[in-house]
Order: sequence, then C-alpha cells, then structure tokens
Amino acid sequence: MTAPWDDWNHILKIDPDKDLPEGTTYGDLCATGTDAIEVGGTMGITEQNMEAVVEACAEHDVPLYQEPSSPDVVIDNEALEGYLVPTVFNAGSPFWITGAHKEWVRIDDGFDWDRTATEAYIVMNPDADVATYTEADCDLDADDVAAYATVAERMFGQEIVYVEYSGTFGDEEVVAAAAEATDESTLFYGGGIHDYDSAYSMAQYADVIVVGNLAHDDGVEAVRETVRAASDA
Ligand SMILES: CC(C)=CCC/C(C)=C/CC/C(C)=C/CC/C(C)=C/COP(=O)(O)OP(=O)(O)O
Ligand SMILES: O=P(O)(O)OC[C@@H](O)CO
Ligand SMILES: [Mg+2]
Repeated sequence: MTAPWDDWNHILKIDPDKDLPEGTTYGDLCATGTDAIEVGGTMGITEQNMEAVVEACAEHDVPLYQEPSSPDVVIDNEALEGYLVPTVFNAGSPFWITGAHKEWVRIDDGFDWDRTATEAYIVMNPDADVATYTEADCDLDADDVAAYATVAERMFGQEIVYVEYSGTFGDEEVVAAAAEATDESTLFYGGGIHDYDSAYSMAQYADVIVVGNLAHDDGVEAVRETVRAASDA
C-alpha cells in the first residue's frame, strides 16, 4: 500500500502561533513547491489559530495536514487532507506515547481512520518546547536512535519515523543511523534547516525534510531554496 508521503521530499510546517514575515502571505508559502503543509506547533495552539491558518491555505493547491499537539485542538475542516498525529517514542510520560491518543479516541466518536496516521517522533533537542513539554529523554546516541527507529517500524508498524531537532540543526550521524535502520517507514527529519546546504545534507539521509521556523523568520525565497535542495538530493 502506498501513502502520499512515499512521494514527498519536503514539508513546510506552519506554526499557527507564529507570525509571517512582513509582506509574506500563506498563499506565497503554499506556492513554494513544497509537497505538503503541516499545520502545528507545541505552545499557544488553539482551535481558532489552527482554523485561521487552514482557511488561509485552503484555496491553494497543496495537500494540507493538521499536526495536533493535543486532542482539544483537532479541527474538522474539509480543506484538510488528513491528520498526522505525533506519538513521542522517547517521551518521559506515557501520556505523550499513547495517553493523549486514548483520550482523543474516548471523547471523539467520528473518527476518519483513512485520514489519520501517526508520526513516531524521536525528539532530540532538549531545548525545544516539544522536549520540555513531553519530558523527552534526548540523551541518545546514534545507536539509540537507530534502535528506536527499528522499534517504531518493526514492532509498532509506524509508517512515519520522525527525527526531530526542532529549533536546531541535528547530528548527521544520528539521522544517517535512523535512515540505515528504516526500510519500510518513511523517515522525516526536521530541525534547523535554514538554507540550500543544510537542506541538502539532511535530505541525503531522510526521505522527507521538514522546514518550520525558516518560513516565519526568513520567508518564501529561503523556503524555496530548501525545496530545491530536497529535490536535488
Ligand atoms: C492525540 C493527539 C490528538 C495529540 C497528541 C500529540 C502529541 C503526542 C503531542 C506531543 C508532541 C508535540 C507537541 C508535537 C507537536 C509538533 C511539534 C513537534 C512541534 C515542534 O515545534 P516546537 O517544539 O514548538 O519548536 P520550537 O521550540 O522550535 O518552536
Ligand atoms: O522549526 P525547525 O527548526 O525548522 O523544525 C522543523 C520541525 O521539525 C519542527 O517540528
Ligand atoms: Mg514551535
């Protein structure tokens, strides 16, 4: 069975809690050539700011996914292709591995399973909000990350393994080890991609690179360069 992300090289992640640079519109970001847009972030996420970004991207021709950080911000919007739901394999509390998911399933009776997939996160930057929030154990070497990736793929059947360095550029050796360890799963890498070269180097290992802060800090042209690097790699 094939999934849409099998064909992706690049995701643009838009944080609904962050502004865009002066003169940049959501439409401009949708037209960067990225393969998909994920709307999500850790802090300051509400149904309202989620809806606003999804509406602003809705009329543009790029697949849109919500990446909810908790069950209470999941929105039901026809413009969404689907939901990419994180589960944090190295979280300090089971709440972020299966607990929040259990709550979501308990309170929501209208599940659209065909549009819902999980992302098996391995959170690696201890200074990122997501690491604090999930009390992640980021003290992992390349072998640990490779082993988590194997567990995600082989034991938990995860379609997506996500090496997450949100806010900082990661260790290439770690990402290479995760790539080596995954066979069936699609490997996402995100964190600190800020230009052509940083995008190109991680795209050598990861199937899909995820670009976040750059859109909010530098805007469209910078994002375009990373799209170009992802397809060149
Ligand atoms: C069950 C449902 C619907 C939700 C639970 C989902 C889980 C487990 C969330 C925990 C992980 C999380 C908060 C993921 C959100 C996406 C993410 C990793 C954003 C990273 O961005 P930041 O950590 O905000 O980056 P900066 O610190 O660089 O802003
Ligand atoms: O914001 P950056 O550092 O690009 O990280 C991208 C993404 O992996 C965040 O979840
Ligand atoms: Mg964020």
